[in-house]
Amino acid sequence: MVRVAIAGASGYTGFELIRILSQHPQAELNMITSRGQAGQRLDAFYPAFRGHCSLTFEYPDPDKLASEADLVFTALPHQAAMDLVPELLKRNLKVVDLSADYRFRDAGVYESWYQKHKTPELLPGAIYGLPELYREHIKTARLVGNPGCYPTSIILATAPLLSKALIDPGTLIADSKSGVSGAGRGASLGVHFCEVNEGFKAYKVGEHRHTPEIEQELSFLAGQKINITFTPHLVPMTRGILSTVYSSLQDGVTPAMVDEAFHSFYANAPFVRLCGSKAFPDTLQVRGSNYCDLGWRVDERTRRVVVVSVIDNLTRGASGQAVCNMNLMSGLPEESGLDTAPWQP
Ligand SMILES: NC(=O)C1=CN([C@@H]2O[C@H](COP(=O)(O)OP(=O)(O)OC[C@H]3O[C@@H](n4cnc5c(N)ncnc54)[C@H](OP(=O)(O)O)[C@@H]3O)[C@@H](O)[C@H]2O)C=CC1
Ligand SMILES: CC(=O)N[C@@H](CCC(=O)OP(=O)(O)O)C(=O)O
Repeated sequence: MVRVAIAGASGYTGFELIRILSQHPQAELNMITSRGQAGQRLDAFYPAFRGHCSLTFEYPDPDKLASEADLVFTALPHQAAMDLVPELLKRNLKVVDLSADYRFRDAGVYESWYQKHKTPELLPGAIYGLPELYREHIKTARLVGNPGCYPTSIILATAPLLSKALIDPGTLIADSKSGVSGAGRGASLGVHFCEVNEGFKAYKVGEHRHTPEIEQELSFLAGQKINITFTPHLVPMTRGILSTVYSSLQDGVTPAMVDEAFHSFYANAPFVRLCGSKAFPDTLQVRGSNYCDLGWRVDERTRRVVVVSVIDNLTRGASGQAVCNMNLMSGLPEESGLDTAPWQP
């Protein structure tokens, strides 16, 4: 059994971690933290857990976390994570951090989009937690920077095309739509029911902080610096992300070559399901699961390939992927605790 704890368990990704871990056959969830809810029983705060988890929220004390767990999920906002993560590593704990604080190889890039990094010396040892790209590195990692939700959907849609050099990397455009839970549980005007219901809007156009994260990984795959046009949208649904990714094909690339690239790249990826070149996935078909479903089409008229990628932002885009990383870091099967069918409808 892997002994685990969650710091920041009262938020949405914390809830999703508890949901998955309380049914995981090889994980023992021993401690959950929240500053605001310390002393409160989980099943009083989230009645959904009645009969499933009898833990009480505690204050995020690193010594207590070290006595209760071998691995800690930090489901905290950016900046708060980099205060706690170094304390956990000093106490010999493994960490899967759900914030952006340990996703970047270059502290300068992080600092130009977020804020000053307090522990840049930890970045070279942190592994970007996308199993389809870094499975072997994750297995020996002590610190994993769990990917952002939009980057997960976009990188998985693009990786086969870039790794086989089938597209012109300068032509990438990603148009993404997210459910409102992507903004977390903290109330703000932008996610107020009346501001979101029955509407559909683009936001942070040309300036979303997931842009450099996507570019970091796509540049690594392509072996050259890539810039992408990324436009996020907010849609009035609770969970899910759908990304449509466009790029121009290199001369001579055929639809069969595109099909082959997807099938060979994901031949051993249990959480990527290929819908093929004529079927396009829906966010409902991955809801509550760790799957990323992909559909694509070559448009011969424009010589572009269009890829549609869907994930559940709270599961594959955050907590499911984090548990997958825990499995790999702990020598467990990648699918352990995650091999459940989605919830559709
Ligand atoms: N929502 C999503 O779809 C995704 C979220 N993420 C990332 O995961 C992390 C958690 O997100 P989410 O669960 O949505 O966020 P929430 O706002 O829903 O929850 C945040 C949690 O962190 C705790 N917290 C807040 N501020 C601090 C602080 N300064 N120090 C310590 N604890 C703090 C909160 O409890 P308390 O204040 O009581 O301590 C709460 O438990 C974030 O970094 C987010 O960017 C990544 C991918 C997708
Ligand atoms: C709908 C919505 O607001 N989504 C969030 C997604 C960010 C997120 O949760 O990811 P990080 O961990 O990288 O911050 C946003 O656009 O900021």
